[in-house]
Amino acid sequence: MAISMTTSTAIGFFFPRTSQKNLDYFSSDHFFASCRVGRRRILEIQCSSSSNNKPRDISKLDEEKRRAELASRIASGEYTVQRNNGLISVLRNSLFKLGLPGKFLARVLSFSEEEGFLDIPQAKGNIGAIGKQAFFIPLYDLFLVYGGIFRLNFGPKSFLIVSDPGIAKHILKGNSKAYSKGILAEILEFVMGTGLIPADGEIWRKRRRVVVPALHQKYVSTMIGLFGEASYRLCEKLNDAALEGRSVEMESLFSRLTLDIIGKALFNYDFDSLSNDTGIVEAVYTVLRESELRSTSPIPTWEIPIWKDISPRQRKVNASLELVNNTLDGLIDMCKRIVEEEDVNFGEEYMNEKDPSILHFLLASGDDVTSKQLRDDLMTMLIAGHETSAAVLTWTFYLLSKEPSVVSKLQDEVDVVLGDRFPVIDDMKKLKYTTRVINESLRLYPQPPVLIRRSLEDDMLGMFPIKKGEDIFISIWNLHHCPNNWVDPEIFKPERWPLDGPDPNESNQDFSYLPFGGGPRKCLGDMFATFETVTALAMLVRKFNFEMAPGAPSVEMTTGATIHTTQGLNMRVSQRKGATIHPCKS
Ligand code: HEM
Repeated sequence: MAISMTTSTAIGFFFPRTSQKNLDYFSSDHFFASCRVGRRRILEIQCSSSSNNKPRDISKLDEEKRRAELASRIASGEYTVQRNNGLISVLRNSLFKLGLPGKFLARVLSFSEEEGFLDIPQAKGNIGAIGKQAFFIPLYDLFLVYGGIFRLNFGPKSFLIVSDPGIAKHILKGNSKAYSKGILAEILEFVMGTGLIPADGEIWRKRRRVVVPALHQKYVSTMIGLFGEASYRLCEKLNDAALEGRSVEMESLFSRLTLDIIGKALFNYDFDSLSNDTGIVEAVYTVLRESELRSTSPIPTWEIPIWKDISPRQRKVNASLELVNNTLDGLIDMCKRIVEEEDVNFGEEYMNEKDPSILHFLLASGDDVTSKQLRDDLMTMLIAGHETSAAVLTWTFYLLSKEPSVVSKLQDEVDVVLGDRFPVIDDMKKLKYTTRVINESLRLYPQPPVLIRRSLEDDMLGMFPIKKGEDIFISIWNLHHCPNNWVDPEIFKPERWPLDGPDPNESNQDFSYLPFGGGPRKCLGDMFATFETVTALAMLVRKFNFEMAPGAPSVEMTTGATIHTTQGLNMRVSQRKGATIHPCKS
């Protein structure tokens, strides 16, 4: 499923409801020396809106040119104003080095704000005007100029953009209690309620404690069988296309593959979306698209009293949400009845062989929770664990289409480790190169590209005091593409991660690499998702060769919650000679 939207709408949603503050610029040690535009300045970018009138499919060359022009105009100081704040900077830096707590420092130093001395670099303007591209791309250009933390103002709205590993670590881990999900929780409330992603405070703490044990080792091992079966069904579909010489749109197939997997894994429900398009499957996609649309829409039309009841789109959304909710309620009730009749002997790695789902685990554990909260958690995981994995597979296959040498190495490994059988848990340790391909794909295309937070109290971010109520974007995209953090950051090079080294994660990469977030709110499906994508990748490249379909539109990015393609990933598939996979052979 490709969800297409313009950058200006994408930006629009991400920047609602905050007050504007004008702050001074102070160049930080985290910034690139080569990109510095100077100390003690107020920066204002006034991006021309004329590019809004350009046609949507501007050539890549034009895009590059415009970005380069903008960067050099900013760097030349065209939009900057000199300002002196030397003494305050020296004072702040000295206090910071003494290791005083962030909240205290923020209070002590906040007096400078009234005098205009607070000096987070400031970018001002409509980044949508920079080009018709996914919103996180212009944020990268601005990062190269303004550094690891800067403020972006949109009229009355203001956001802090964080691309510095140390600051990201502070927000996500060191002082995570001082940050909430902010606007994300407000927007996702209609579909996720108080599920794990939007929830904060005590509700989140309680639910996280209950849900995490459900994804224990034995459960994830069992899931590998499920990943294999679903991937095999996709292979059968691709077989037909290969025989008929038809090209296939892989993004939508990956979306269906991961929907089928997550439905079974969460509540033992077979969406069968690889062969079925209507009813509940259509309802799930309507709800998913709506949550992405709300995440990127400038005007919350869904909140307008009469409109929300008469608009055909909203009526469809409401009906779909009702169908999905009723289906989940039905599954919860049914599972409750089964568990009541079961002779449950609940232990740490409890699993019902017939129904190893997370729902069954939670009910058998005696999880004392309302059906509504359980539904919110399941819905959250349905969304969190579906489009993310699908997007990882989509961009992995896109990257592979440009690197035949990586594909050869991948196929060599899969032929040796798996041959013609399905993967099992022990293979996950052996499929090292396959795992590195996924690690590297997640570096180049992080899903989601940006994490959202709001400060719940005054704090210090690096050298800068911030106030309670700041909306913050941690740009994983910037962290993963930053030339300070990576050699040849734009090159797809699975070899950058040694095969005999540990799997890369936020801890061993010191928050320069955040594919699953970090700190207490780190993704709880990281192992599940890694094994899922490794299994699918291994089985697909074992059986087929993939190439871009002749005449396929060029693959461009657009963004919802994850990075989508603008026009799908159209590929031609051919069977590898002699490379079979036998069903049920593991
Ligand atoms: C490759 C696939 C996946 C990626 C890239 C991914 C990425 C992430 C990231 C970056 C976060 C942190 C969000 C934040 O800090 O704001 C997160 C949170 C979360 N993910 Fe995943 N995820 C994936 C798959 C899954 C799966 C399969 C599940 C469920 C089985 C899942 C469930 C969750 C949940 C419940 C949270 C919220 C955790 C909390 O706030 O306590 N994810 N994910």
